Amino acid sequence: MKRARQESIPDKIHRYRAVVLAVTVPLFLLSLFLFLMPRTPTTIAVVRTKQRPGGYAGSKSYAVIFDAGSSGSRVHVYCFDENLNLMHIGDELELFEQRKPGLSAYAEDPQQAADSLAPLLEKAESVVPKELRNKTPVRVGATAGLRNLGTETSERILQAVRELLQHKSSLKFQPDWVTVLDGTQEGAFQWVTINYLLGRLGKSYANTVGVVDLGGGSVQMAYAISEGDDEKAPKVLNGEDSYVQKLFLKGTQYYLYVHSYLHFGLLAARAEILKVTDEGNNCILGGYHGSYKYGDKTYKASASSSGASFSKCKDDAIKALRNNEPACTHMKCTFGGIWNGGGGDGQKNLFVASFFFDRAAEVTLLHNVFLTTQMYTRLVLHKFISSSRPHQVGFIDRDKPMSNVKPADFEEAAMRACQLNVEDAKAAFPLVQADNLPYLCMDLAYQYALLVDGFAIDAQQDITLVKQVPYGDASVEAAWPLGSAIEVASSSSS
Ligand SMILES: O=c1[nH]cnc2c1ncn2[C@@H]1O[C@H](COP(=O)(O)OP(=O)(O)O)[C@@H](O)[C@H]1O
Ligand SMILES: [Ca+2]
Repeated sequence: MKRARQESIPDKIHRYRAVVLAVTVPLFLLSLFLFLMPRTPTTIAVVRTKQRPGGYAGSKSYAVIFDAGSSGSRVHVYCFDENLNLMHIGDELELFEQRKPGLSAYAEDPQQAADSLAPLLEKAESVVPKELRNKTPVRVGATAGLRNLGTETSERILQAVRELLQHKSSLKFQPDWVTVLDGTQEGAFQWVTINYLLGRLGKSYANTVGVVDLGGGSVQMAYAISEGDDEKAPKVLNGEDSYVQKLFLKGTQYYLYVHSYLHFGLLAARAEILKVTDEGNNCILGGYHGSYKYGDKTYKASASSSGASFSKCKDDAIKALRNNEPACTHMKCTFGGIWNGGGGDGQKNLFVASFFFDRAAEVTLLHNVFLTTQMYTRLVLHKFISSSRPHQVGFIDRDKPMSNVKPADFEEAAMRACQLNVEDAKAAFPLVQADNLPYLCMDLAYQYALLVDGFAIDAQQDITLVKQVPYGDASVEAAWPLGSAIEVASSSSS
């Protein structure tokens, strides 16, 4: 039997070049025209809005929320339609700006603290239409940084911020809108943000997702539980945050388990780990001898002569978590004597944010962009290159705002980072900031220990690392301020 000669693709293209040209040239011209056409953002339908009969008349409301975090200050501006769907601000669905350091870095100078927010305020105001500015509320929520400073110092800073908003802003403002958020509010807002963006609000608690938010100073866990489980919640003493919040959202009553662990954010936990170890720390990368400053304290941070060791560092992290003390007086605890909420369907899918995402992204590199041959060889040697994602080193998809991972990925990354001395780590991880490098083994080992030994999440369970959540035709930051804005917008529209 005679076989027809296989024609190669270039040959085919050559033979049919007239047809190819006839099809592609008009297509190219059409796309060029569409690309150059001016965009009119307000006409882009917000995907989740159901068009009402008679069409959408459209009234917009804006909210400006400052997140005064322990490691930086950020401002978010959102615009809602009357159904509480997000509308465009330019091409995006929010304005987001940030700067470092956070307010708590100016403990001695409240005025300077307030002034650090001025450029963010100016930017935020500029995107709110002039005629809506005096109807647009501005709120400031401070988190772990100010919680740590104590009431007197943090109150002085908040007062300076109130004066800034009173005198230098045209937005709607009340003094009690500038506060230190309690950890429970922060965790609940984060849960609302993620579930709102995923379109889960209004569904049964079992169809919502749980959230973990690892900040610099504190870490929050929040997930919805059943009404029956709410009744099992341990009673808390006066002055303590209760474990379960009742939230009524989109016609549904939720019982939200929330706990915020102060001192267990990533940067605070470094201090906790350094406190439980003596000379020669097991977590500091080889060759580094320095000190670590957190709050107003300085800790010795010096590598042991044999460098870091993942297994010893993990043990130190577990010690810092104080797994067994104070004693667990409830049915089941996470760590530090805190009730674990009982688990259940609302915790099946976990969206894990902030420093979990950041560190994972920093240890992930695209080969072709960053690696010299020498670095590539070194990384192959240390088995950094995974066969499941051959185009990159590390365990997330850097070009996506969300990635499915397992806690074990943090263990694997930690094991590799811990083997390196500071110099090698600098070459291997150009995305890690110089002042974070000595702590890379510690951070990754702590993140693993927190998930697996602290929260008792199976090392092989799928979890979602999240920076932003796709919503409509854009992505929105996975951070608590949206939850706060939703509360503001829904109370002003009712
Ligand atoms: O809008 C955001 N989108 C994504 N990540 C954020 C956002 N705001 C803060 N983060 C993350 O939170 C972490 C910093 O925590 P933060 O300074 O808020 O500490 P705190 O919550 O303990 O006060 C960083 O990993 C930072 O990337
Ligand atoms: Ca935060």
